[in-house]
Formats: sequence, C-alpha cells, structure tokens
Amino acid sequence: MSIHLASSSLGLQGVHYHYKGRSGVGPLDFQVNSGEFLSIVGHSGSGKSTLLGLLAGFLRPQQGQIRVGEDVIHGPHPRLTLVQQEAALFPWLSVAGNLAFGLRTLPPSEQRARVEDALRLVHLEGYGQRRVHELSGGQRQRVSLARALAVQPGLLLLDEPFSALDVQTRSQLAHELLEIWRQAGVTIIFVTHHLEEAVLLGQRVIVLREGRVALDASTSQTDVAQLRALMGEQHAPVA
Ligand SMILES: Nc1ncnc2c1ncn2[C@@H]1O[C@H](COP(=O)(O)OP(=O)(O)OP(=O)(O)O)[C@@H](O)[C@H]1O
Repeated sequence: MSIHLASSSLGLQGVHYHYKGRSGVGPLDFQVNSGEFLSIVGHSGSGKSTLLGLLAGFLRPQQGQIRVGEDVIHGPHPRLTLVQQEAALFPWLSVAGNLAFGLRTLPPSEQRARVEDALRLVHLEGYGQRRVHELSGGQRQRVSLARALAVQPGLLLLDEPFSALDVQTRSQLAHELLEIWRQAGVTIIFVTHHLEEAVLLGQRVIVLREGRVALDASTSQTDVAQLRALMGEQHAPVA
C-alpha cells in the first residue's frame, strides 16, 4: 500500500467569522481527535459553509485560531483536504490524470502507485484510463474521494458529498466511506443536512444553530428525533 494516512487532530479556539450585518459563526470552540469521525449538521443558514470555509482555509477567523495538529492554519493546509458536493474533476483528464494532478511533485512511480491504491480504496480498480464524462455520478464522487485520499490527507473535510446522488448510490457510498475510514484511520469531518446519515456514520455529532454549537454529543447517546427536536420547530424537518 502506497497511501499512508496519518490522521490529524483539529482544534478551534474562540473562532469568530462574521459577515457584514453580523451573521456568520462564533464563538466556536471544539476539538476533533485524531482518527475521529465527526458529523456536523444544521439547517440552512446555521453556519456550515462558513465553518467549512474556515477549516479549508478559504476564510480567515476574525478572532480565535484553528489548529491542525500543532499548526495554526493561515490558509489551505496540506494535511486537510476538502471533498465537495459536486465532484469538481477536470473533464479533459482521465481518471488517473485527475488523481495524479495533485501528486505532480512526486516521482512518476510513486504517483502511479498512489493512484492505483486510491482507486482500489474506492473500488474503481481498472478505471484509470476512463474519461470523467464516461462515469456515473456515484463513480465521479468516488474519483473525487480517491483524489483526496491520494494526497494522503490527515483530515478529510466532506461537504455534503453524497447529496447529488440517488438514494441507493448514496447509501452504498456512505457504507464505503465508513469502510475506508475504518481501514485508513483518517480523521473525517462530514457536513450534511441528512440527520440519519450523520448519526449512522459519525461517532460524534455537532449541531450548528445560528453559528454556534447547539449540541456536541456521541452518536451512541443521541438519536435523529433528538437532533430534529433540537434543531427547532420553526424549521421544516430534514429528510
Ligand atoms: N457572503 C455572505 N455575506 C453575508 N452573509 C452571509 C454570507 N454567506 C453566508 N452568510 C450568512 O451567514 C450565516 C451562515 O451561512 P452559511 O452559508 O454558513 O450557512 P449554511 O449552514 O452553510 O447554509 P446552507 O445549508 O443553506 O448552505 C447565514 O445567516 C447567512 O445568511
């Protein structure tokens, strides 16, 4: 195996980010342990995208700090990789070309080994020479995940990675993700609207409400009904 995932911890201390008009997030204080699988849920406008922007280094906290392991982050951090809702792949490259893109500084033999390993992890062995447009939505999302894994992140940030997929593919990918996490031991932060998925996959769940942590609990001690109740009557239930 050429991919070695050494998981990273993450810590937020007194993090604030406010847009003009004072909406945004903060204060946010929580830790994610190395190797943990954390789900983050919240209604529209609760601050999920803002939090992801901060973690991915696209936004800078106006107060407080975010650490990946011992490093305070000041921008995109090499140990932290984001996988988004729609697979953002390069259509003019093959599957292998997409995976190798982030590995350009490595020797070709190392690139090939990592590409093969990553495709194996997402059950797409033999798909390296395919073009992106020849793939189904679920396969494209697998390629996206493989591309993230190939760079050997310590922490995977997953932003609604399955929401564009049909129910069956979504459930299959969710189970495969769990399998990858068990095998690879990478730290995962999984942001979703889908409460059942959050509880099924995560060891722990954070509910964001109005830019703050409304609940931070082990998924063995909470359930979907509790989360739904906590998220408030004023909002429509999330399917
Ligand atoms: N560019 C912006 N300018 C001003 N306010 C913003 C901006 N982006 C987000 N907000 C506000 O910040 C708050 C958090 O928004 P955010 O997009 O982080 O929520 P979200 O949980 O990701 O929502 P969704 O699930 O709809 O994507 C909301 O009140 C939103 O209106």
